[in-house]
Amino acid sequence: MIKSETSKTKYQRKKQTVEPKFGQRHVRPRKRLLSDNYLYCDTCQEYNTGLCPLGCQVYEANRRANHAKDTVPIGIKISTSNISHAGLGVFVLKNFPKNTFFGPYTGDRHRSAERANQSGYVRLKACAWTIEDAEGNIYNYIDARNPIRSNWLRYVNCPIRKEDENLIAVQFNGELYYQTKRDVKAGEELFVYYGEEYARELGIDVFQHSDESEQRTIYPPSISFSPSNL
Ligand SMILES: C[S@@+](CC[C@H](N)C(=O)[O-])C[C@H]1O[C@@H](n2cnc3c(N)ncnc32)[C@H](O)[C@@H]1O
Repeated sequence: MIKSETSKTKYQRKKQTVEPKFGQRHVRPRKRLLSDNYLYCDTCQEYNTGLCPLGCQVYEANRRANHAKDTVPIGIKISTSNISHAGLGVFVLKNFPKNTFFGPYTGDRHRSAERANQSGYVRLKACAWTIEDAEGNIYNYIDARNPIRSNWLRYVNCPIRKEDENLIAVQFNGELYYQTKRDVKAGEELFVYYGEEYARELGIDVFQHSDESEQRTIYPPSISFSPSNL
């Protein structure tokens, strides 16, 4: 899950230098902001310094618990994935509307790739996400290998079909959240795309991901899983 230099360069090129003022109305941009202090509401087409004040977005907090499996919010369970050989996955027991935010994704925070690598994350093929600064430099790796120091989001798998993708990863205020990109119906498994490199590693056909979701990921857009390049 740690981002490759190539993808970073690609997205750095796309960045925009304008930062919206609170409450300022924007057409959804194709380019990026230089800040992760804002969340975009695609209903109002507006940036806010938190959830949309008009109630278009919902937040489902992690439950406090001593093990990742027990941190699921009400209406969510961890069970064997629908994808064979993928291990555990996350299922919803009730409907969740589009624009529900889950998280933040927790784990051990490492400042360097070397340190993240030492943690054994790569060897175990578990998942970490990168957190970036405004220049697109990675300043943290969130390593969810240890289930005592991480939470249920570590069990979300990567979709094998585009239509199954129902979450996107969004960085906000230095934390990572999973946001529903559409209404999710009771019984569905949750899936977030890990990024091209990791998807290839898992042997998943890389589908055309995300014009839409990248635009809805405020900044940085290109957080991706890539355990192999640490
Ligand atoms: C973030 S963890 C997801 C939780 C994991 N399924 C578990 O039981 O702990 C990522 C790992 O799940 C598995 N996985 C996720 N998506 C997969 C997929 N589409 N196909 C096969 N394995 C997958 C891989 O082993 C991957 O390294």
